[in-house]
Amino acid sequence: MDVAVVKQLRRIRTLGRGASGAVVWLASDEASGELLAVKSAAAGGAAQLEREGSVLTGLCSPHIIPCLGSRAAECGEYQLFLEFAPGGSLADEAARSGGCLPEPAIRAYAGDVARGLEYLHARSLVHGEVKARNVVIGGDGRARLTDFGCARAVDSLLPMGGTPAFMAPEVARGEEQGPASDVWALGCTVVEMATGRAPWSDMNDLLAAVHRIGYTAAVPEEAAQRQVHRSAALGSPFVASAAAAGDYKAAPAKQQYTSPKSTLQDALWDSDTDDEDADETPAERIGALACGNSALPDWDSEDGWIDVCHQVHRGADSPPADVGYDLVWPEESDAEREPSAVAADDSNGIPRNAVVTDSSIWQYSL
Ligand SMILES: Nc1ncnc2c1ncn2[C@@H]1O[C@H](COP(=O)(O)OP(=O)(O)OP(=O)(O)O)[C@@H](O)[C@H]1O
Repeated sequence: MDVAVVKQLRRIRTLGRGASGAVVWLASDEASGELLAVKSAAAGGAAQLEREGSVLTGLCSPHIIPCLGSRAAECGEYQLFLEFAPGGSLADEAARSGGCLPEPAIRAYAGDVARGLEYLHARSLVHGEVKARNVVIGGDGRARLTDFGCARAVDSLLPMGGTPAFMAPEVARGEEQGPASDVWALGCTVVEMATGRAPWSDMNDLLAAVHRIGYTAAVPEEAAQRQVHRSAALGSPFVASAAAAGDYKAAPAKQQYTSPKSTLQDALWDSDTDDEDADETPAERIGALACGNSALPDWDSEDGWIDVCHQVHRGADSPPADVGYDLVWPEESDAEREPSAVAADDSNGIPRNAVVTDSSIWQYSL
């Protein structure tokens, strides 16, 4: 019987890390050299990541990061396998450009995000956390939406969430989170690209900022100047010109690791976890809106440099099954992670035609 190892992935290093505990790794396929991003959550965040994967799996747009598969590991950990975006996030790109991006680049990236949102909204989905850190630049130089941890159906009864500084007024007030809220956040992202800072970063009290968003007519100054109109992103003068002009084409990013950097201000979020002593204050309710995964990653961590063994053994017979996209994660040298196979159509774990050994996965040809 033919036996074939489908893919052996080698973990290279950390690309990003969220407050929820999710970590995004760069990994390479040993055989082809193909690079992948692996978003991984421990047991506590596994359900949220699985939900994120189920949203992403149904999407297909050049402006949304493709999900290539997923797997649930024995220890309760969950992993999403994503197309690697070698340009990193828009926040990384702004940092590389000295803190902010030139206007042609902002127009082009905003146009890409607007098209991604248009695609989502046409499917009655809301991203829920548009910001520079959640938009990555693909190998073709175009921007793609990522991080669907706060994504929701338009009519969802799930709690609203997102990153406070990017919240639209109706989200800050806890009223609704719809397509217009994403467009507001796109405007905030334009501010971020233009200034290198999140909107409202002049305010050092998070809850005061969210109260200002929700209960005053204030708008981020740059967004107003750039006329990013929340009710019609692609129709707005600023973004429409990006869509039509073609005045900027980002250089295709090389298929290589790009060191992530932060230009955002951690201090803005310091009060996010502060306890409020009053039971039913607006501030408390506003504070509860923040998604658990909305804080900034720890870019300074030394984690992620892990050598991976790729010892393999031949397996025994196993019944065949229909399996789509399969990946194999070999056992790591630190023995922290169990090896297993990944199938896009079997998010619960090992494909039925796979054989697990102590150190690898073998899979029968179908
Ligand atoms: N496909 C990818 N290719 C390259 N880098 C990526 C990819 N996906 C994510 N990253 C990097 O990892 C970072 C974190 O990813 P993501 O936002 O999905 O994680 P998260 O845990 O939900 O973080 P948070 O919610 O705090 O933004 C991104 O800002 C980006 O720098």
